[in-house]
Formats: sequence, C-alpha cells, structure tokens
Amino acid sequence: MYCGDEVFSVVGDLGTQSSRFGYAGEDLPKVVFPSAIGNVVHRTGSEEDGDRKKKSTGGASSDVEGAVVAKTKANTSGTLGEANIGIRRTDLELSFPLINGHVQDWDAVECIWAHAFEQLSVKEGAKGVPYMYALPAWASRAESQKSAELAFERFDLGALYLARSPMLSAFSTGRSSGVVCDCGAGSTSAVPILDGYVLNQLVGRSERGGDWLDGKVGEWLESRKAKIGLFGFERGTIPEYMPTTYWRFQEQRVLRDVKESCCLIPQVDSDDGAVFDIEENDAEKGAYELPDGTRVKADKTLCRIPELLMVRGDGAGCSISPADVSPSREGAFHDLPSMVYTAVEKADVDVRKELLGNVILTGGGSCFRGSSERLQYELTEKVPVAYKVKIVTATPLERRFSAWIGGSILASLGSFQQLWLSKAEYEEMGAELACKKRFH
Ligand SMILES: Nc1ncnc2c1ncn2[C@@H]1O[C@H](COP(=O)(O)OP(=O)(O)OP(=O)(O)O)[C@@H](O)[C@H]1O
Repeated sequence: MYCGDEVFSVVGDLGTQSSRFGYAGEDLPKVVFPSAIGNVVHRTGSEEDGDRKKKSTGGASSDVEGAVVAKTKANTSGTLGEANIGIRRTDLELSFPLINGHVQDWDAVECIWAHAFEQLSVKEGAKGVPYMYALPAWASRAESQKSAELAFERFDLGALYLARSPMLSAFSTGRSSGVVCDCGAGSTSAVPILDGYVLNQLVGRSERGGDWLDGKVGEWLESRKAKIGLFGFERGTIPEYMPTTYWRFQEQRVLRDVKESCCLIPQVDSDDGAVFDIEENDAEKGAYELPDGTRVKADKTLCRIPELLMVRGDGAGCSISPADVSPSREGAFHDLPSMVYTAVEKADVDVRKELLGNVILTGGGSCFRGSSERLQYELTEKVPVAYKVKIVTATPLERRFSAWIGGSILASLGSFQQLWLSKAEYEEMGAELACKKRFH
C-alpha cells in the first residue's frame, strides 16, 4: 500500500488538443503542452521540388506526401512542447496521439508521457512512482491494457490508477454524481456519473467539438475571401516549403484564436424564446488581425458559431454540410442539451433528479460567454417542470483542467492509497486481468 504523505504521485491527462501533467496535491498541472509530436524530416532535393510544385498548384500530391511520410518514419526525433513546435519550422511533420478523443498512435502517446515525465524530473527515478492517468469514458478495455503496459513495462512505474476523466471532473467540483458535460477539442460529451461510477450505457458523445467549430470559423473566413497567411512578413507571402501537417496545425491555432476572441453563445428570452441579439459591441468589437496583417471584421454569423453546440441542425445562419448529418453519422453531431436529456431520460427514475441537479459543465469549449446560461435554458425547456436543472461551473481555468484537478485531489487522499494497482500485482495478474478487476 502507498501512503500519500510519503510518496509523491504523478497525475496525467492527455487531451486531443493539449496534455496536462503534474504532481498530485497541487492546484494546477505543472506542465501543459500541445498533444502533437514533431518529427524532423530530412528531405531530399526531389521531395522539396515536388512539394514546392504541390504548394504552387494548391493541390495535394499523394505521391509526394507518401514519400515525405516514409522519410519521416525513418528519421524521427520526437520534438515536443510549445517552445519547439510553436515557432516557424520548415522541417517538422506532426503526428497526433488522439483524433476525436480516440488514441490513433501509441508511439505518440509514449512520446508525450516521456516528455512529461522528463519535465517533471521523474525520468530517472520513475521506478516506484505512482501514476494516476485519466482515460475518456469511452476508452476501450484494450486502451486501458495498453496504458497499463506502457506504465509498467516501458516506464517502470511503481503503481497505477486508470480513472475515467468525467468522474475526475465531477470530483473536482466536489460531486460524485451528476452529468458531466465536457466540451473538448475533439468531441462534446454528456456522461452520467452515479456515486463515482460512469453509467457507460448512457454516455452521449458528439464529434461537434472545438476542432469542428474551428472548421466552421475557417469556412466563415473563406466566405469572406480571407486567407490565413502564416508567418508572412508581407501580406500574402507563403513560405516556400512547410510540411502539410505542420501548416495545418499552425493554421488551426489561428482559427482557434479567432474563435476564442470573437465568439460567444447568445442568450434566449425565457418568456418568448426569442434569441437575444448579439449587442453591437459584441459583433462589431472591431477587426481581427490575421498573422499577415489582413483585418477581418467579426459579424454576427461569426460570433454565433459556438451556438451550434447547443442547438440541433443549422444555427445562426451557419450551415452544417449534408455530410455532417447523413443518417449513418446522425449521432455524431448531436447537440449538448439533447445528449444530456437523452442520458437522463434513459436513467432510472430514482436518480434523474440528482443527475439534473448536478449538470457539470467543463472543458475548454465551455468557456464561451453565455454557455452555462444557454444550457440551463435549453435543458429547462426540455425536461418536465417537476425537475430542477442546476448547472455547475467552475472558473474557466478550472474548467480547462477539471479532470487533472480531480485526479490531483483523488490521488492525494489518504483513503485512496489502497486503490493503486502496484507493479507486483500487475506482474502477478497480467494486464488483462488487472485492468478487468481493478479499473472500471
Ligand atoms: N476561453 C475559451 N473560450 C472558448 N473556447 C476555448 C477557450 N479556451 C479553450 N477553448 C477551446 O477548448 C477546446 C480545448 O478544450 P480542452 O482543453 O478541454 O480539450 P482537450 O481535452 O484537449 O480535448 P478532448 O477533451 O476533446 O480530448 C479548444 O477547441 C479551444 O479552442
């Protein structure tokens, strides 16, 4: 058994956009960095020529791209961290461990963990360190097993606890029951929790997340004929060569910034259902200056884009393409209030009141002005009058790190220490049995 006062433990939360790691018992994660790995590409002359051609024609040549990827794999040297990939680089291909909240690349996950442990100075002395790792509610048993294998066999950690991140988010607000509404980069989800356990069969999830909203901002910019000229000192200049993945990554950072600076979720009048118009000040706050100096004027269509998280179908004159709502992907684009309502409706009658009284709004995408008020309104409209809806929110900073904060609290509780899976137990049971018996 581990005793909280004697052994420091590490808490990790790997998100689609960013990774957070730090020591249990602290208020906030010590290291936060983009969930992206830069692989230095050593290019041959012919590849460079090909890529230049590709840029100048504006299209993607799969031959050229394939060559670059093959080259990348042979010459990788995982480059991580804001300081390394945040600046202009012309020699980096990027890979991402998660897409829409699902692990795509375990090598990238390993790189992220290694980087975080190094930053936390636990690389050398990793032996014996207990590690709390947050997994999404929908992570499969195979993902749990792979995480356990990485922790014990690759990093030689001393003990492990795999916790579901919505459960940790609920703990961060001091609750063990409720519906955790997480607006992340890769997805938006509504996860009912009862007495600290995720009700798996009632989890609602949609691919309408922050990245999807960024795409809508991109469409809006395109409709205004605005181009994101990255790193150009002169308007419209594009660097001669830059790998596509790196270019897209930097482009998305700009879209994200436009979204976070200009957008909000408008309010609805609870008497007549009229959407309060966005005040002049909000929509016409001024122009947003793109990196190459182009100025675009924010209008109501742009400001209202995040409303798409709260309403079904089209919103705010911003159309969802037919492909988004094709029957096969219908569930993939549900709005948040519908997901909460469906989860609560399917739950046992006895627990519905408790769930609706603790709707916990979390994730970076919940930081738009007006999000909790709008969720309150939309849910109150849907549920029978006998139920009272209460939205629980923390400060924007706490919302961004809620799963990590919950993990930090849990891992430092004295009563929790007996729940760690020790390396000896792991070796005795094996990954499959250990995960089955110890982690839900
Ligand atoms: N102040 C803000 N206002 C609006 N949106 C924000 C704000 N801060 C962050 N976001 C958005 O929140 C999203 C990232 O949220 P979060 O950090 O919870 O995601 P993640 O954990 O990396 O991804 P996921 O939970 O999908 O795996 C991004 O789309 C980002 O643009």
